[in-house]
Amino acid sequence: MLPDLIEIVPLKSPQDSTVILPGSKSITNRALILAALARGTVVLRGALWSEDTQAMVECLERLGFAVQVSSDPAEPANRTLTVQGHGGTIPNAGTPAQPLELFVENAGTAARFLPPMLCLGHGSYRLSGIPRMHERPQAALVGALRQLGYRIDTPNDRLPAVVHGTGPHPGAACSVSVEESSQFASALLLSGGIGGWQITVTGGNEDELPYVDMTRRLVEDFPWEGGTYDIEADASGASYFWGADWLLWNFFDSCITVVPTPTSGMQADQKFLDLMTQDAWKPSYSRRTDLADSIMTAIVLAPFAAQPTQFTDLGRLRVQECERVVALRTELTKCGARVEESGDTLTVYPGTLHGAEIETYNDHRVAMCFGMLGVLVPGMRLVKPGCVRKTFPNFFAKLTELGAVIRDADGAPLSGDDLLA
Ligand SMILES: O=C(O)C1=C[C@@H](OP(=O)(O)O)[C@@H](O)[C@H](O)C1
Ligand SMILES: C=C(OP(=O)(O)O)C(=O)O
Repeated sequence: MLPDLIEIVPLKSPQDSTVILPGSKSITNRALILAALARGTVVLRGALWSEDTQAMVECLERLGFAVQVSSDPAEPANRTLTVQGHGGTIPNAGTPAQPLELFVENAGTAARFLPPMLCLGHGSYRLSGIPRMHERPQAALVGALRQLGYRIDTPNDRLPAVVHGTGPHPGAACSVSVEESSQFASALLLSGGIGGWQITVTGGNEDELPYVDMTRRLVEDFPWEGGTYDIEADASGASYFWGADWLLWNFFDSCITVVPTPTSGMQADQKFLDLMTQDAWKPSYSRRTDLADSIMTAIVLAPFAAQPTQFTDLGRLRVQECERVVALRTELTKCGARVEESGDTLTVYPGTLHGAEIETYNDHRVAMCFGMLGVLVPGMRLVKPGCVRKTFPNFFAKLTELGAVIRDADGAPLSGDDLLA
């Protein structure tokens, strides 16, 4: 287990290395919902095994779906998951007086993808998560499910919420806004085929909805009658190693190879790799149209760019694992960067960084962004780095494979299980 404070000691000399990526969180949690709804047994290969996906598996098990978990020899943070689909029915349910309890931790995908699926059941289900998940938006999803004719009890349109399932409502229609999160639309689309729902997505142009396109593609390609589905490696997780390669290459001429390379085009963060090729850095990136979660990786790399960089449309980042815009500005500034916040835009200026004690705000991506900088910037210390368990439990073990050393508060180097979240 990772201790509550670690320091990353940068690489001393150039070293070529290969990093194996775990599976995509977004694809794994979509595939788990679809597998449960499928009409046969579905084997998910290369599925991510992290807090977010374990939360989803535990919810499915409580709902009565059998999920067999076996190790994946290719990657310790992956599993092969064999799910017994029930053809659109939900085996277990509670009553209005005693709903079946489901706990989603801080997994946005579980908190959003499960409610429409629970509407397909017959009975009552209470969804809750950690306190931050109870602050994160759910209103547009709750509103859409009510339009479809389902009863959802929540005093403030957030979690905890009780969903009362009454089975498919063929022909029912709803419109859902993706303003606060695109996961609302994905959630409805995953269960909408079985529910018989007509779904209209509002609040985003076609080129602004890569995660909704991902959902549509999975629904289309999924083995609904049973079979095998391979989960692609995580492009958002890859960004930290593509970024480390860019940082180190500028100084050392060393090379990090990241495998397997996500190439399906399903993950918007696949595009992050293009930024990392020589002279490709642009003066401006939008969270809506350019990058997804990897925009955070780009923000912390921006002090190393040749010119100031603007990061726009960051509004949604304020309601995710933490208030990410403020977190990134605060922690980057601590490291000596010049960062300006104006509306939902951050402007980051070129400059030299130094190490600092970084708050991670229980946000895996804050921990991974500054962990990545630690391969080059001396003195980078991270408070509570274990939050990487949300999507990348062996992230720091992989960082040591690049040649970085991770030390505890007493300066002792960590190895083996001590590097795992
Ligand atoms: O659909 C998904 O799998 C995701 C959608 C994005 O969230 P928003 O749509 O809330 O921006 C992203 O940040 C999250 O990590 C995963
Ligand atoms: C926003 C994220 O997660 P989620 O919304 O799935 O909890 C993320 O992984 O950066």
